[in-house]
Amino acid sequence: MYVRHLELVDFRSYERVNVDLEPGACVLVGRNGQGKTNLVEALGYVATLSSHRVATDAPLVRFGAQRAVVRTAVVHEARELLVELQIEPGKANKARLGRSPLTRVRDVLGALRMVLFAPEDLALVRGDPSERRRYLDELLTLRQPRYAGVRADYERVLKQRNALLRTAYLARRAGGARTDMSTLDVWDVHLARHGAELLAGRLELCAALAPLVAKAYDAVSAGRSAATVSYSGSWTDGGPVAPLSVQDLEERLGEALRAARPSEIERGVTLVGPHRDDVTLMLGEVPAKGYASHGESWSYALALRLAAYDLLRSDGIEPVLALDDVFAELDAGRRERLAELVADSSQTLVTCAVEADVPAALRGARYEVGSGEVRRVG
Ligand SMILES: Nc1ncnc2c1ncn2[C@@H]1O[C@H](COP(=O)(O)OP(=O)(O)OP(=O)(O)O)[C@@H](O)[C@H]1O
Repeated sequence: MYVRHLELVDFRSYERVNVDLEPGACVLVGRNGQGKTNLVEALGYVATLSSHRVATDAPLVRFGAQRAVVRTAVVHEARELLVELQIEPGKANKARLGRSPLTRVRDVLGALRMVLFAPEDLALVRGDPSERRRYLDELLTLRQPRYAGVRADYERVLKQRNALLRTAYLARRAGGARTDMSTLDVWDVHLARHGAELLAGRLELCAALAPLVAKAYDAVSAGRSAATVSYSGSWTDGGPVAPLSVQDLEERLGEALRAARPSEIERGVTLVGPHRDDVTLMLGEVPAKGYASHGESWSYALALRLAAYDLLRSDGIEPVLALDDVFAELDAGRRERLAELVADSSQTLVTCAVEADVPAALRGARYEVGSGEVRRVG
């Protein structure tokens, strides 16, 4: 798969820009703040329906404009698919695939499979559990778009369950009448059902990723400590969760909710479930978070992205790879090893301020980014 064309209208710093891209390596060079990341961010948004830099859509729309449009032509097995997204903060986004407008924007997921590695990925190792959950869920949805629906169902039930717990908590604090909690049982059933489905997907994914992360870490760090990845449940006190059937997971989650109920009523929030889980990243005998050096954390974050890339590849559809501003952060050895690992990719988009930082194996088509324009220069 590769992106043949990208058009942005009022996206970030761009009023309008059109870029023809090539299969293989494409290097986007430009001084700081010229809009290189904005280009790969737009493609990442098409792939995941979220930005790797911001949690809300407002910053994606050019100052003073009302909506942004991202149009892209994606080639897969000699067929070209046009994907269009309209981002309008405060309103529902709109999407088109080919000529057809989509009723549900999330049906665009899967049209572009892309793995983006960026400086923000250090948070995968050093940041909150939410960063690692997001990593898993985005990959899960890229591989199996139906999980976007599973997540949406889970989040809807969680929101409603939390609202009930919160109302009871506030009423109790205000010394008011006791809130009727009988509907909590119903929410528990739904939460356990959707939660178990999401969990099963995440556990399967984690098991598939673990050897690939170990292999990628070994390759980029040249055989220092081993990287081990495991899924930690919010109801197992952070302990690993064994892969179980959806039915068994539903039972476990139901039991955990029953056990946590007194504390949940006390605190007014749902304390167990996939929304509180984590992925434990170990380096040798110690957790990477809090112990790994800056360089090791970088290698770990890179290994997580490379493992995602490998896994998508093994599904039979070559994803697009984007390396945003990462070579400046890596030492010479890691640069070369990374280039070797991805040299045969169907398309790698590399952004950089200094072209000399990019290993020769990844210097393909060359583009200059500056003054709101992107020009092919080699
Ligand atoms: N919503 C927006 N409207 C207008 N301009 C924006 C908006 N969001 C970001 N920008 C501008 O986009 C530019 C940043 O673009 P980008 O992050 O792509 O730079 P870059 O070329 O990757 O830089 P660096 O090499 O420093 O990472 C900044 O000048 C910023 O002010």
